[in-house]
Amino acid sequence: MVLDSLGASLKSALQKLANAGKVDKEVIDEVVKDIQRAMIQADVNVKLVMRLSGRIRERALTEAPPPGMDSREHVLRIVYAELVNIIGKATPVALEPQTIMMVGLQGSGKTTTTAKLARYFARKGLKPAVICADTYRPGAYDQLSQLCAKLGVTFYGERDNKDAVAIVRNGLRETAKYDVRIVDTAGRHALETGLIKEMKDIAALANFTHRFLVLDAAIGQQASEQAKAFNDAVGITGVIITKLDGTAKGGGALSAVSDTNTSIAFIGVGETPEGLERFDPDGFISRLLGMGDLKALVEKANEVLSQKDVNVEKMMSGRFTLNDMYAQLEAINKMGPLKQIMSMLPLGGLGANITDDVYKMTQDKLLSYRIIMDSMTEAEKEDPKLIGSSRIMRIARGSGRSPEDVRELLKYHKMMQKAMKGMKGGPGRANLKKLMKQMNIK
Ligand SMILES: Nc1nc2c(ncn2[C@@H]2O[C@H](COP(=O)(O)OP(=O)(O)OP(=O)(O)O)[C@@H](O)[C@H]2O)c(=O)[nH]1
Repeated sequence: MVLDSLGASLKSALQKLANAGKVDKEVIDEVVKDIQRAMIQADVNVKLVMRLSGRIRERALTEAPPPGMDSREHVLRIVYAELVNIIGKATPVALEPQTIMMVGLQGSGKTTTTAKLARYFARKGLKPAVICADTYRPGAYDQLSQLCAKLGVTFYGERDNKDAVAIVRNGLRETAKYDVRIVDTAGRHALETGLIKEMKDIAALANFTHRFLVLDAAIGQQASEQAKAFNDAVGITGVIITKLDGTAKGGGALSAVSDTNTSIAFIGVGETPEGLERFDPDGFISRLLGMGDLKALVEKANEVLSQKDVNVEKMMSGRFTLNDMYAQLEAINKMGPLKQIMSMLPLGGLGANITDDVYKMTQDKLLSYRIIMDSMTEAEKEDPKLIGSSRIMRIARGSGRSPEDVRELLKYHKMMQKAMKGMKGGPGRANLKKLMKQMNIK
């Protein structure tokens, strides 16, 4: 993933700075060269790399550190500030009624992102509706209507109508009462004139607050050309870069944003509906440099914790009951894959060695666990060690599940408990404490 590999090479460049006996011209030149290499490997446009590294070098050599800051910190801050500067400010997205048009190439992740975006606004308390104007790709209608159904988002589409412009006109009328209306247009190759005309006609139907271009992070150097074509056709107000979790080459898309003078509104960091984040240049670069994006994590955690009482302190104390496990699984389920959350933590993470399997938990499994737990006594849930084979048989009978299902739940609990113990006293405990404080977890 771009954050991993670009981040790792940038970190190793900065490590040189940290290890150097003194920060002189030679060290700065070496660090700047490493940064250039790292960015070019991540597919960042060469011109952009040169501009960036030129600025870093010049400032590092000519500006004196402010009082109280040593020259190492000073150079690190310059690198940080220039990286933030080059990706620019995030596209402002107001939390108020608006219309949004989504455009992008086929397979860029447009349809998935449309649903994610609807979820984003719904979570912020606005009422979203989605309009499917993709009459081009067979299956687009079903894909989007199913995604919306899963999220409980209103969907408008006309399965057998091939006239995308008419569908959007009808759709906007039918959804007039909704706060945020998002139109998903057909994916296209930038040079297909028919589809470009359709996109322009749709754009002319309403005064869209946003016309978001969805760009696949893996697209590489062609990104700029495509972004320009879309910008010329409908005037892009912001870019959403998808699949940043799955590529080492996000630099092409980042360069396109800089080349077309637009900005990034959101980033896609996973396939699930939760895998969308508001773009935050500071947070993004902090994460890249291994400083951890606490802001994104805190925002995400707050969303979940406001609904669910997860007692982290109790869990960390080693008292990890079945009830705790259930509450935690439900919360994690809401937060999205744990891996994604871990990647937001400061360098070093929590010091826990948690495999993906431990957290791969489906809604069905949760329900099944709930049913099994309903047949346990409170004492058993608080202290699962009490549950021997005869109790397993009783619980299985009571819940209508097999004894294997009950054993699986108990095994799972043991695994989780072990993972929790791994966290306890690990190198990241102080980090976690700090995090909990920030997140208001008592
Ligand atoms: N890993 C990852 N996958 C993503 C992300 N966003 C979208 N995808 C996946 O990318 C694939 C293509 O996404 P779609 O939404 O179907 O693509 P599309 O751009 O709507 O396609 P057209 O309708 O043909 O234009 C799907 O398998 C998505 O699950 C992301 O942020 N991360």
